[in-house]
Amino acid sequence: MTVSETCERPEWVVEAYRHCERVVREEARNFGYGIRLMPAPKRRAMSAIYAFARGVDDIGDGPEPACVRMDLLDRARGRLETVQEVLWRRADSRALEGHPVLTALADAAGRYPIPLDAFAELIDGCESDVRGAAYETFDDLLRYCQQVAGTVGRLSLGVFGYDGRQRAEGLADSLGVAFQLTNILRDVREDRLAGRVYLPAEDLDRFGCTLELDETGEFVDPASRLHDLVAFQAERARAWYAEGLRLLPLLDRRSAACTAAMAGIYRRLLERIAESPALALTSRVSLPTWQKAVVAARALTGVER
Ligand SMILES: CC(C)=CCC/C(C)=C/CC/C(C)=C/COP(=O)(O)OP(=O)(O)O
Repeated sequence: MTVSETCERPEWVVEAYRHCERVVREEARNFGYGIRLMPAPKRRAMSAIYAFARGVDDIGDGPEPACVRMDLLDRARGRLETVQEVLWRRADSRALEGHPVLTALADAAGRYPIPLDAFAELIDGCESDVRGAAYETFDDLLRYCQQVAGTVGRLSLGVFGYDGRQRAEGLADSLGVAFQLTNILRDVREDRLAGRVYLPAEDLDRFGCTLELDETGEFVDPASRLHDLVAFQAERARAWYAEGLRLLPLLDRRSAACTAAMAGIYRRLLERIAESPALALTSRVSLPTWQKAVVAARALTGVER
């Protein structure tokens, strides 16, 4: 960070961004590779978005009883409203004191047109998780994916800047859906162990699967049916990547690099799952660090598209 950049912001704001960048370093094992490709001011803003979204997501997935998590999500909604009040100058910025993520988010939203309302949709999605929502159809699942990941795409777009507003928003939403579908396939077993099933009932029926677990935590469905189900969902996710990646030409070079790195890493994760469904159904598939670094380098040099 240059001296002039440091001087532009009060020390507590600089420290707040440092906190968010730490969250990205420690938690964003995939998306962090993309965020780090942004120029410093936009990287800080993306880190603030990530840190707030991470906090909301962690509440949704947390170990506390459902009523406690609902209460915490409600508080997150209240905090989001406080950020908006501060931005609209209806509340004093001291209301954000002691909350580095909110402080950074308010600063970022003062600099870039970040559609903060999208966070309220993300919170809605996490609330439906806590309520133990099940998805009957693929369209139902899509709505959830748009709530919890399409929103993050639209929030990121506020930092990126873009040509063609409506088209860009739709494409960012699609890319978010692609990521979430990948995430769901990667975490089928982990989610099931936590009592959550995201795959639509209509698809489970189509492949004759129940996702029931035996006493050792293994799926009781025949492996071949589960593998066909994974292959079917992977093919769907590919179509969402193809659609969402049409966003790249609407972005500047660094924002396109950031998006291409995120998509490159998550798309390779999807292909790993599709190649080895047995592995994905028994463990958490990930990419080696070196491969993620290669994808990020390719994205920065414009090779990854
Ligand atoms: C235009 C644009 C940039 C669109 C992308 C939007 C985006 C980054 C959506 C994130 C959705 C998602 C699968 C989050 C999981 O995060 P996680 O931190 O839990 O992921 P991990 O478990 O793989 O590390």
